[in-house]
Amino acid sequence: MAREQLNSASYNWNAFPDRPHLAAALAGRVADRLTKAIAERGTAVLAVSGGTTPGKFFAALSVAPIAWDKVIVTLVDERFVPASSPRSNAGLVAANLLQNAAKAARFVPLYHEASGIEDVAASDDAALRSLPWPLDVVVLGMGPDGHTASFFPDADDLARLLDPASDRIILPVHAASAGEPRLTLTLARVIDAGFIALHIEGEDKRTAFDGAVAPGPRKPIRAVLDAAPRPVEVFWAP
Ligand SMILES: O=C(O)[C@H](O)[C@@H](O)[C@H](O)[C@H](O)COP(=O)(O)O
Repeated sequence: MAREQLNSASYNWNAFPDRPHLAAALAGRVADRLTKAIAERGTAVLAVSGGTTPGKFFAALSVAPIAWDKVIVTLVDERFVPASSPRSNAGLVAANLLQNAAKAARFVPLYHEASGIEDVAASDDAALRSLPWPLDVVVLGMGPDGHTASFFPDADDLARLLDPASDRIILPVHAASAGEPRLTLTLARVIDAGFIALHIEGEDKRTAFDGAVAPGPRKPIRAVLDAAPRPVEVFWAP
């Protein structure tokens, strides 16, 4: 049930007693949406976030009995590091999601060896245009500062990242709080998705989310909630 109606958009708060229950429920919802997309257009595109939260969800989704050979998996964002780096989201997805049944999926990474992140962002932007848009499923995380994807509050060009009218798919991100430079989907491509989930765990993240949706300075996650044309499904467990 909707916990609160926000501006023109809303979110649905789905609270679970523990993280394994959340992982199973989120994996089930995502698998259902992917199966629906495959039935409608013969393929499904899933974009996932990295970080420390999604491990259990990835493991639960990896065994879902769906037509994984018709699923394209890509990333909401990526640290500008090779897949061999412990910081790599591509490495995290390879080790935790693209296993078991999900091994049959096609993976589209964002990081590539190149002279600079701007060149990689431009080549990703061109390459990803060949995917079937809009995305079917996007799974977001959120930091304690209210960032999501790589929309960091201190990003050099945050307004460009958050422009709901942007025609860009991928942009580079430079933000002191991000650690290394990032590559990210733009907000415009995130909110186009057929199903948007926000996966957060722990009391700190719940407090951060409540703070982000309360009146006051707008945090990046609030920009997504406000711009999304359909409710964002928030999945939370203590
Ligand atoms: O590359 C990343 O780190 C993510 O895409 C990022 O947006 C993440 O979802 C949040 O920072 C939460 O990260 P944790 O799950 O580690 O708290």
